[in-house]
Amino acid sequence: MAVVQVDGLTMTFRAPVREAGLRAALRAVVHREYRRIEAVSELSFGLDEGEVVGFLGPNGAGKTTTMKILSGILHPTGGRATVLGFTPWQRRREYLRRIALIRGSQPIGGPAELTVMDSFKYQRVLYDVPRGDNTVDELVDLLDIGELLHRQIRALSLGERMRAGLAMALLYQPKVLFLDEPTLGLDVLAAGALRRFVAEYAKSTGATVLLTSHSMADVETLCKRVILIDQSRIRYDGELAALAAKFSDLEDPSLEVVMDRFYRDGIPS
Ligand SMILES: Nc1ncnc2c1ncn2[C@@H]1O[C@H](COP(=O)(O)OP(=O)(O)OP(=O)(O)O)[C@@H](O)[C@H]1O
Repeated sequence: MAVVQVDGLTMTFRAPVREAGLRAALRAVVHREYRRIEAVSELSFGLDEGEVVGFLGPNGAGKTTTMKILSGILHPTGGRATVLGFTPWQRRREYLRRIALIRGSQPIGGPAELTVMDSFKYQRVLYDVPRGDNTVDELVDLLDIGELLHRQIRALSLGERMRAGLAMALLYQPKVLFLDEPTLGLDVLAAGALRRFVAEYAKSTGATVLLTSHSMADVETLCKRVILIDQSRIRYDGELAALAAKFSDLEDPSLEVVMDRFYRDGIPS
């Protein structure tokens, strides 16, 4: 059975609409109008154990919404999903202990006043990580964050925050990782190190990874398979190499150009 199984997943938001101006503001007090936003429409796909799959699409395509549903933050308005046999939005404790959502835009949750070390301790308690477990030491080593342990999270740079956030999320060794723009804002060295780390984590633990990224270097390095969504729907699900091959007659066959062409015109017939 697939580790992640998604069938007809749909998420429609209801967003208030209001025209500009005082009159419209007053009218909105008594009569509020709403607009439906179909963020995710009828998505279906499966991910097997150990797969690292790129979940790609232009801004607003529905990637983060899908990630939030699969990690239990949002309740979808339609369809079904199981991850490791659990329904994510039931938010069972056993489920949340086996998955992690890591967002490049917000790598560490919780109070920013804590030191990295205190956040680790808090995380250990929250996720019942046994005392003798030496995963923390390994992660501190691998992500080179020894120097950061006694610093407050609020005082860390973006790259430092990402490394610490990753260590925190992996402390309880999740079996499924949802990585939402993990290299956002990182310099080339830091982004490269992060990619190597993710590849190694997936290989050594057999974890399944769903990754969104606008960085083609992330996708090329990590993902054999990609799922492309546009305007809330899946447009392609298959091997990255097979997609690139369909655009082989382009003058510049780099992945950036292939994606740009794909989003504009679809797959050439
Ligand atoms: N809470 C919300 N209320 C209303 N609309 C929302 C909400 N969250 C997301 N949306 C809308 O749903 C659509 C999909 O958003 P989502 O954040 O999933 O896109 P994305 O593919 O992650 O984009 P990006 O690459 O810019 O991060 C967008 O049109 C967005 O404006």
